[in-house]
Amino acid sequence: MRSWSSLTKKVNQTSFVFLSLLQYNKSSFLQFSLWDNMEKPNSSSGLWRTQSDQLAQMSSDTSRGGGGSGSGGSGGTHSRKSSRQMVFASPGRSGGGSSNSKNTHIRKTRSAQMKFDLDDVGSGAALSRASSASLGFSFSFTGFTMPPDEIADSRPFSDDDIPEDIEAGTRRKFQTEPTLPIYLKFTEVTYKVVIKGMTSTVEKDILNGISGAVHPGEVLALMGPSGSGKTTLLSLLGGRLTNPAPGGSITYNDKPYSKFLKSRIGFVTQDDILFPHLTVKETLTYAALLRLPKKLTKQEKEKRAADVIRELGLERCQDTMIGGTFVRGVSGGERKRVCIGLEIIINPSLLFLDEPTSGLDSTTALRIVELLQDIAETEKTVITTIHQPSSRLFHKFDKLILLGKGSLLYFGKASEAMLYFSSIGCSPLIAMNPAEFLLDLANGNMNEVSVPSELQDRVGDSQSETKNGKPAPSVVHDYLVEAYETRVAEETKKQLMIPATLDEELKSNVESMKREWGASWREQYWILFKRGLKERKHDYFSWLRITQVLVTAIILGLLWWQSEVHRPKDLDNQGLGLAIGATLTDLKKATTLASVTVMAFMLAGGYFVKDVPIFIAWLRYLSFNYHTYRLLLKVQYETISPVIDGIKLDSGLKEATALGIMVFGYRLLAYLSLRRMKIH
Ligand SMILES: Nc1ncnc2c1ncn2[C@@H]1O[C@H](COP(=O)(O)OP(=O)(O)OP(=O)(O)O)[C@@H](O)[C@H]1O
Repeated sequence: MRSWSSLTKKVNQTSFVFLSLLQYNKSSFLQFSLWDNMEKPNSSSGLWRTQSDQLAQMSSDTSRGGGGSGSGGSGGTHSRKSSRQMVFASPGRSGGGSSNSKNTHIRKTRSAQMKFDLDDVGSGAALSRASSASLGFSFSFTGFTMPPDEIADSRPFSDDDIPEDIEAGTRRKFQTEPTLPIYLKFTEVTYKVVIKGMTSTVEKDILNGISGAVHPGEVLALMGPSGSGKTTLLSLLGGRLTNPAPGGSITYNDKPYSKFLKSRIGFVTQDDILFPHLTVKETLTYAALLRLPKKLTKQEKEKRAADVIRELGLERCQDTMIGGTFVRGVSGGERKRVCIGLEIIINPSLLFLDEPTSGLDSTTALRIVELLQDIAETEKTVITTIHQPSSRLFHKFDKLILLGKGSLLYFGKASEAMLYFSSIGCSPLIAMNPAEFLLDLANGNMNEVSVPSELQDRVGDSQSETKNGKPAPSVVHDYLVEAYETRVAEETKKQLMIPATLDEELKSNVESMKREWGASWREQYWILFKRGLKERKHDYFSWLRITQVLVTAIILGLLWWQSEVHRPKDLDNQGLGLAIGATLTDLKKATTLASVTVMAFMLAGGYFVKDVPIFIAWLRYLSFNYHTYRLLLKVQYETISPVIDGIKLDSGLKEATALGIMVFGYRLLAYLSLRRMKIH
């Protein structure tokens, strides 16, 4: 009997972990570390203008007086540009006015940026000039307002009525408070990874000397074939890829990346991470509550979420669930807009997007890019990767970087890319979408493309030639890289080396503004708890799940048979066992074995854990779970068990029943709380 008792005791301990796997899972808690990047409002102001802008201005004055945006041929883009002015203003002031000294709002017309002299295309000089002139949480947000007449004018859009919106020009205006304008410059950026094989170690070049720059108010597109390095470059510019360290230089207002910048960067990843059972409004509201500065009231934060919904034209679907694999939800375009909303809600200075249009039809994709334009117009610097844009969409970008096998094939105005490639002898032989043409080139595909004599000369043997007599892709790639290096790259680099004439305050704010935390630890826990309940209510309260829990509880209860659980010490042990089990469960659905291993590493001093905030959040969670389970077990043994003891049942069954009631009670309580809580 004794050995049976000790056996059941051991099994009990194992069952703690197993039981906890079944009943407690709050992986959302993990996100503490993701939401902790608030920063104080910036108090920057001032003058900001690059020398290269000045050079470009001179060039425009002395050449054909091509008047800013008028030089190019892409009407849509340029007319937008010419009308758009960049205003760098201090927070708390509207972007419209102008005044003197430090808080002066300096308007800089787009024409002050690079000018491109079409006559010089052939020489490459203009290209050089052109190329040369030209990415939690901090925010000086105090609320967003939209004049009533504008609200009336602007109809909400959905993926169904996009063309009408575009034709009617009823695009929303983003009326955000000014953020710190950030000029992003990168020169000679290289990135290598070491690939360790079974027998050898190989170094792989991912990026080879990429240079470029993007101003506030501009949208820079990163294009290139799959595997050309777009995401890598985007991650490097966004400060997300630091190991191994990249080569070259990446500066933000002429300052290197600092931790303070994290709060100024919005990063929309390729894979949407959204809670399927939350509505659009709930998703954005929780984000606002978690990420906006503490100084804002709950109402102000909710208003901000409502403003973002309106700005993104999501009113019609605001009460629709996001949806997922098994749940029908919002459309792809709306989903993408929600992702963008999650980032712009904090009013970032730099917005990075990884393929925001992938999987969308061309009209929806166009609407997304227009949205990016609108966002950029509020002095944000927008950088996006793009796969296969339509020609309409292509012309919406201000600047373009074309990558091929990690090398730079073009950097400059998107509208002038075709001119550049025709200047090096590569033109489409049939009417073609420029983006398609550029991607063909970057892939080394010369079908339907004129072959320059210099390239033709390199063709001779079967290695350098395709079956139809066109140059082989590798030969084309080398030619394009060389052409860019010899005709444009040097000048571009020289221009980029000229330090930008930025207001000192703008520079210093990039690396010194203190972070402001969005919500206190307790607030975060409460918000996440409510969000977790809301997201999981469908899961928690399904009859299948409740039956499953009750049956499992009865089976597990049998394992408690004759275990000495009434002693305080054993109660502590059970509480701790359940707590560790629940905490381990949250390791992103890792298997128990993997979880135990990771936990062991964590307990071994956090040495192997890179992200310390996650580690700390886990310890807090463990502590919370311990106290919760201890309380629940106490309730079970002190309140439920004595009642059941009066019933004539086998003791194992009693334990099981007690457990079942406890679990059911827990769920009922959660359900009632949900009904009572007004979660918006
Ligand atoms: N850590 C890494 N280790 C090994 N190879 C890597 C690593 N990171 C990137 N690469 C390789 O570098 C190349 C560029 O990757 P990247 O994801 O930047 O390309 P991409 O242009 O964004 O592609 P896609 O359009 O398909 O998303 C790919 O060949 C990829 O396999």
